[in-house]
Amino acid sequence: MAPTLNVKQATGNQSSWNTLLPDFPKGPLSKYRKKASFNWKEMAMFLDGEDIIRLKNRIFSALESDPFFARHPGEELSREKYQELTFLRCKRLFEYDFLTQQEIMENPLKILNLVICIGMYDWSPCLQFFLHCGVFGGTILSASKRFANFVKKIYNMEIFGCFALTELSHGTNTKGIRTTATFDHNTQEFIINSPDFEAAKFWVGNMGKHATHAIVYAQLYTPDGQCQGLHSFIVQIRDTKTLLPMPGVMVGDIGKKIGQNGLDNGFAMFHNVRIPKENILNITGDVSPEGKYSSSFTDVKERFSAALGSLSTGRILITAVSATNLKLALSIAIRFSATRRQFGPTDEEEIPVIEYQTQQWRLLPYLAAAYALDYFSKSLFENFVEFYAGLLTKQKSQRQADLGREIHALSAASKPLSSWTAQQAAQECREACGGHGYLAMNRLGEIRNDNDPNCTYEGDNNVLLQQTSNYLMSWMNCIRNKVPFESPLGTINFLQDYHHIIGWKFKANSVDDCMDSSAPLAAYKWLVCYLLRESDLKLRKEKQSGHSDFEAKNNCQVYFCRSLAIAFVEQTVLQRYHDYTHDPNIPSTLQPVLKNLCALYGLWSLSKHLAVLYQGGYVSGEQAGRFIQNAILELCSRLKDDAVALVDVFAPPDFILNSPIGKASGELYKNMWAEILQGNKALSRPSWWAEFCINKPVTGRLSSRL
Ligand SMILES: CCCCCCCCCCCCCCCC(=O)SCCNC(=O)CCNC(=O)[C@H](O)C(C)(C)COP(=O)(O)OP(=O)(O)OC[C@H]1O[C@@H](n2cnc3c(N)ncnc32)[C@H](O)[C@@H]1OP(=O)(O)O
Ligand SMILES: Cc1cc2nc3c(=O)[nH]c(=O)nc-3n(C[C@H](O)[C@H](O)[C@H](O)COP(=O)(O)OP(=O)(O)OC[C@H]3O[C@@H](n4cnc5c(N)ncnc54)[C@H](O)[C@@H]3O)c2cc1C
Repeated sequence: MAPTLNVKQATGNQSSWNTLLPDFPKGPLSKYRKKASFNWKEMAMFLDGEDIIRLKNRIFSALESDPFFARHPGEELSREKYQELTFLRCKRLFEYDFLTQQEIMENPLKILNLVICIGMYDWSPCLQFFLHCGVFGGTILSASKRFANFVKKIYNMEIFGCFALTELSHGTNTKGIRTTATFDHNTQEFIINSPDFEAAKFWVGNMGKHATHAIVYAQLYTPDGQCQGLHSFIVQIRDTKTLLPMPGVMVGDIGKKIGQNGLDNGFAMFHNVRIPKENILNITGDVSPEGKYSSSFTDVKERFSAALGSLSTGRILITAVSATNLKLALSIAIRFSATRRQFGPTDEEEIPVIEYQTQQWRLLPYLAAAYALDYFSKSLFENFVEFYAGLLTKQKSQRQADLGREIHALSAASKPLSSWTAQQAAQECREACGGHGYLAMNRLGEIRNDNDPNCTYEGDNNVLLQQTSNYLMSWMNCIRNKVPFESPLGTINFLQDYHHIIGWKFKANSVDDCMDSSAPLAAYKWLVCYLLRESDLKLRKEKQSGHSDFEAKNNCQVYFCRSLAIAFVEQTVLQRYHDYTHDPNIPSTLQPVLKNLCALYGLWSLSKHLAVLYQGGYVSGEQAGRFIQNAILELCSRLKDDAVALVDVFAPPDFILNSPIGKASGELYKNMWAEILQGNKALSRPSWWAEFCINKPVTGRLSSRL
């Protein structure tokens, strides 16, 4: 499948690059910048294009000159203050209104870049804003024209929204949601109820303190007592003038989290809350004034899929959000590693820690992953735009349905891949910066903790992977019976060659043979076919041995279906990035480094599956594994001198990155020292000084006298 993002030519010339992308200050990083094999400005212009760079500059400079977004080094905000500040910042985002509808229509990638830019500053205001405009607003927008009035109120902040699916006792298992919406045809209203506190809506972003309206998922009951399944409803939870709860609603904040504490996550219980009939989001079904249920989906399963369709948007966005965290963490760790010196070949000369093979091997594969996942998330977003356009125009074609299934399968695995990669990278980057990585001011802890829920929300990673493996396994009948098949995005088309691919063997005879991404790509195609075969065999065996479908599926996850979903998505990411980096239109000045990144990403990801590659007989002998390992090390060493320039391409301005050890000047110690001394209490005597100086303990006073 050809990449969906077109290879763009770098626009403008050296002087326009300089206007849009000013030089970095001279300093300790200059040495590595000079060593780079390519011009970082050309790369940035090539990857993003002039229009997106202008947008990024506009957003970054607006935030930097706005007092509401000022950084206050050394200041420790209480959670309440942080929530207040987050809300004030969110309001400013309304005032900036960075993108017009027209701009978004012309280039939908701009909305993704807006999310990324604001998130790079701080995820709390970013998520608050987009949960309201994107998740709440987007779901309502795609439901039906009858919500036009609501939509207006959303975008001028007359109301503030949240998305309430999860309950205290059910999250991933959406079929287990227990909130009810019972239609009362006498009053033409739905009555919303939480059967008990375990069915309270829980974890809902924006609900804790300020949301006035919620999209509430509930089991719909018609007057005949029939449960029609999961549907969503707009429910007012607070008064828009007082922010006090509406009658029958108990709403509150769930408390401090591990990260994202500017965001108020909340709970809500409903006691006979009446909402107008029109407030059902009639995406999958509706109720007539007499209380008769109707749906354009005759199949209950299809109706359920459609009811949860909007979750794919979040999963795609989270793929990009996580790739952004990867970039932030790497910008800090690589700049640090190029300036931090420890040990050296002689006592006189200490070398930057990036010169160590271990440091390169720990960081550079993540750098390659950042480039590959960034590309993938944007291309998947573009696929989604096509799907969303179909949704808005109420397309009912087979292609639209197939596209929805494929995007669901891809996003259900790309979210896990990207969020886990970022999570592991954030920790590795933290350790790669030694003790300084642990200092909160350097931001790696915040990045790690704010990234963490990406592994859980919008569906737990491990459970979501099952959706992808289910999708892949669903093609097994066609494969067995050699019936031709294809998908709208073509991501499973290679499986038509399954019977041929399953016989492939690793062909490399030297390290050189592994240096292009085509080598890991071929291995991945075999791996997916092999894991598909093994998972299918295992499932059939489990069923033959008398296990129920539920048990059989459950017993096939570890080493089988779970690995299959991961291998498939890694293969897909690699395939797209391979096609992109090998496009003949890539400028010759940039292609070598991009190809190295692609090969490194492919080999490094593949190396985690080496045991299975041996187990299944794709590779054999000691040499094959060594070739792969040596190729990884060779690529790390080739990329080492490009690493600083590669993070310069995506690192946001210092103000946004907000990490003294990650600043573009590379003046590691000066920057840290300055910030430490700005801490408002760094040099002051503690308020409790007398506890030491005056109130001395009487040693042994509390020891047992028995
Ligand atoms: C533009 C600006 C935007 C702004 C963007 C903001 C920024 C981005 C940051 C976000 C910030 C997040 C803030 C947290 C917001 C929450 O966290 S909201 C709560 C999210 N909750 C979840 O995601 C719940 C996770 N669980 C589920 O989605 C589903 O129940 C499961 C696990 C996928 C399926 O469970 P199940 O009961 O086993 O159902 P299952 O039999 O597998 O499914 C039935 C059928 O439906 C299909 N299906 C299920 N889901 C789907 C779907 N989504 N699509 C299509 N088909 C589906 C299945 O594939 C299956 O089809 P077949 O295989 O039978 O053909
Ligand atoms: C910061 C944050 C913000 C959130 N915001 C929102 C929001 O705005 N709106 C909203 O509705 N929700 C929100 N959520 C809730 C979120 O969507 C859920 O937490 C998520 O879907 C996971 O569900 P759960 O917590 O019930 O986990 P559980 O399903 O209870 O999972 C617990 C463990 O069991 C495992 N497990 C569960 N089922 C299976 C299975 N079938 N096979 C194997 N293992 C299984 C999981 O892998 C996991 O490790 C938020 C959560 C967080 C952390």
